[in-house]
Amino acid sequence: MEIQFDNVAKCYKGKYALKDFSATLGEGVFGLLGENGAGKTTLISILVGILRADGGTVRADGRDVGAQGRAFLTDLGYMPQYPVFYRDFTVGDFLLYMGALKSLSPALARSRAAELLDTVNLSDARDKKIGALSGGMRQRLGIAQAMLSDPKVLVLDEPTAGLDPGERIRFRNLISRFAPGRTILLATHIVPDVECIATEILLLRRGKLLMQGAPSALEQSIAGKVWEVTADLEQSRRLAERCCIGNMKQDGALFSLRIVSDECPCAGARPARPNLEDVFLYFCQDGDAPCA
Ligand SMILES: Nc1ncnc2c1ncn2[C@@H]1O[C@H](COP(=O)(O)OP(=O)(O)OP(=O)(O)O)[C@@H](O)[C@H]1O
Repeated sequence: MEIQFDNVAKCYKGKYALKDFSATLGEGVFGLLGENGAGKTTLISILVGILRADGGTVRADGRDVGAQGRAFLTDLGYMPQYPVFYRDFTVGDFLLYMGALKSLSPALARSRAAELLDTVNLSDARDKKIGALSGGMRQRLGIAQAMLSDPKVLVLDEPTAGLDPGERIRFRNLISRFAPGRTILLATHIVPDVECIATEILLLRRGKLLMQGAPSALEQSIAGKVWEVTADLEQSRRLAERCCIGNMKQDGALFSLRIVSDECPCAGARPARPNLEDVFLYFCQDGDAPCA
């Protein structure tokens, strides 16, 4: 399915949360990156029909998603940033309930629920009440309910927040396996979670789309602007005052610094290969201010 946003805008109290947002998402995994308040949840809420845009259109395979109504929602799986659950439901009953809301037959809902609980590593918790789950377990249940109807379009808002490293890896593998033939939009602040699985990244800043492209293309766009420096404490402090520091690691009396800068930051700085976190820092820092 092809999702097409054309000049989508949303205002809150006269201030744009989203402005002239245009992008096309085909099949694949699309990582939506942006700092806090960039407009990610606003964009997602418009796509899934929770919010009405103040301008522009959102189309799925050429047809307005609002006008399609139920036909589009049937193809959609969605996990909100802060999922709210009925605490007294058991995990298994909750998925059957969601299956009924999505018009799955009871038999299909049961088999999909069992399969997905296994996939998200929650089979042992099937009879537990949701109120007794940990935050990470609830997050995984949110992912499972979004995938229940085998949707063609899967929209996940901060799906890996609260997951431990093992579960995050499991999640990435799950998304990669699920992706063929589907459109997956995944909003996150956790850059490594999309870096290795995203077909394309959409970089959003202050409600505007700054860039869209393959992770490697975005990284290439800042080639020559990432540096590694080994410095003592005093020099590190001086660099941190005037440069954007991506990472600082102490090694005995010295520090290894990763710096994102148009110019060579100091004598002895070594060029480094950019990664997506560098791209985020380069484009999402304020003006010339250091982002350390
Ligand atoms: N209901 C609302 N009323 C007023 N302003 C709002 C409302 N919802 C969002 N905003 C504002 O719109 C902008 C975009 O918010 P949004 O939640 O879409 O950002 P986000 O990228 O999802 O942020 P985060 O990463 O922190 O979740 C922010 O400035 C936010 O304060």
